[in-house]
Amino acid sequence: MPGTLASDYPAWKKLQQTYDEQHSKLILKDLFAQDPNRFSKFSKEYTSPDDPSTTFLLDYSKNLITEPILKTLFELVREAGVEQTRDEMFSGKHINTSEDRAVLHVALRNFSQWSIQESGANEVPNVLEHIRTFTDAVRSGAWKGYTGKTIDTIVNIGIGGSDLGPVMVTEALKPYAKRDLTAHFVSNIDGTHLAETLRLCNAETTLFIVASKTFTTQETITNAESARAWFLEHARDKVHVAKHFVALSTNTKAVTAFGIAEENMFQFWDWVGGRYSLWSAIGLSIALVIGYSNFEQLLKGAHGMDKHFRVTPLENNLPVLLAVIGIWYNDFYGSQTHALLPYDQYLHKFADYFQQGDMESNGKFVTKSGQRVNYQTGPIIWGAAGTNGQHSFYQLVHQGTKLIPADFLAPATTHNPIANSKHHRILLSNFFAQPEALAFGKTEEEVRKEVGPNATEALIKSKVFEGNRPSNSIIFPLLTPSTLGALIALYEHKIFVQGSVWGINSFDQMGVELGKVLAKAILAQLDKPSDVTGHDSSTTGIIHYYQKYRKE
Ligand SMILES: O=P(O)(O)OC[C@H]1O[C@](O)(CO)[C@@H](O)[C@@H]1O
Repeated sequence: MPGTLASDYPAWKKLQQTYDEQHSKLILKDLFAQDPNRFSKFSKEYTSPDDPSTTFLLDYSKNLITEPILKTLFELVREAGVEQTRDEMFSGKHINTSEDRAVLHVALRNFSQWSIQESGANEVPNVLEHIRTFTDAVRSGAWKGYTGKTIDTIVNIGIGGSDLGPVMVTEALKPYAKRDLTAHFVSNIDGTHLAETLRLCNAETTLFIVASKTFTTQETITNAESARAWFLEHARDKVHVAKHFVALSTNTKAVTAFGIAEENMFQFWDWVGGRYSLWSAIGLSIALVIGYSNFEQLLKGAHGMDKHFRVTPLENNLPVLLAVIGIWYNDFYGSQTHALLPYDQYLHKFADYFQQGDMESNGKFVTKSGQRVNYQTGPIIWGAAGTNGQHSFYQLVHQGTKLIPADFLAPATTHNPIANSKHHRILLSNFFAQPEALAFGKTEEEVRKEVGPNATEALIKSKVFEGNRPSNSIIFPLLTPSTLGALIALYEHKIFVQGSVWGINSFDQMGVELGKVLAKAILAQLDKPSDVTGHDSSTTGIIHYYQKYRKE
């Protein structure tokens, strides 16, 4: 309940006691041996209520949980009033209290016409229609550049949520892409990012998409201004900007001041959080790359998960399951991180995307009512596509001193069945093997048998895998737009449930402000050493070093 620390809930105390008494006895090998039905008890198949082909299996049996532990975790969710907060989110209540905003990414994919009382929520279909007509015009070649040529390159200029979602999804859905339309994404203020991208562009056939909710973000506006200057070096006349620059924003005034015509602005609303915005106008680059109907499928897949999340009892509710299992490790086992490990090259940006999605949402130490928490909140999210990770950081995951819960994700079928799907079978054999190895390890006895009588004790010890390292496995038939939509929404709602239990506001991002303010002050001091005032000796020292060596 608002105003309560999660650690005050009776279920939290019960979980702490359970952990203290039982954790040394929670051994996956034993749990599986004791219960032949463990897999069927602790796995669930999701099928979209709208589309039977959007389906996946979540196997959570390789977790350090029992039925009573799960029951207590669900009690915690109930005591925290998560179902009520969820309903408030869907109804448009201003649950982002610090900014007094609704949280309505679900309204961007509301194909059920749920009634949502918030200004702008009924304008979503108009913006989708705008996206559809524009993407059709560009993709068909009807939209022409300033010399009458069709557009063959798009450059999305945005950062954070105005970049990561479009990047992740366009990578993930490459099999659906229009291959003769190249998409680039420029985010970093480092001029190298823009300069290297512009080297690949022809001004006559490039469309710049300036994606910024606020249209005040320093990186995006600076990159957009430099892109416009580059474009004008070629096009010469400002009138041509209209054919080559569009904006995705909530800030009409700033967009028109930049020189982008209002009809080339794709609107969204303050109730769309940056890290939840790929479903909005921010998804324009996605729609351009994969086509509007595939973009709509992505939204529909997410809406199916919204329906599931909204009505399914906690015990069968997949985002809730992922959330409570995460809380068990984060708050009772003391795990600091959570790994996302997709065995699908197309999902190679999935962990990067949810790094912002999760860490900007739940990286907070103060509750909504202003109390300092006395427990851990959001985990550090990280990961890489399999099998690359296996040859880099999995050593630590298997034999390091830290407990690293992980989600493994994979498609049963590949879009690229080269060599008669030999690659995919090898990939999937790794996807199946890694969670097994993590869970069950290899005993000293097994190692001894393997290495023979002459092996040293040190060698034997180094080959032991303790096991008992938990993971979830998610497997789906094929990575389609709709399945991807469902998976993204699954994690969005997981983040929501965890934030609600911890009592924090998952929808503001005050933590990114201080650095921005300091950088602005420092920018004004960079010219002369005598201007560098008001800092500690370390900051002053490194700025002085820069001033000694800079060439420009
Ligand atoms: O879309 P904008 O307003 O440029 O903001 C970009 C990003 O900056 C942040 O506000 C802070 O990093 C993110 O939440 C957001 O996704």
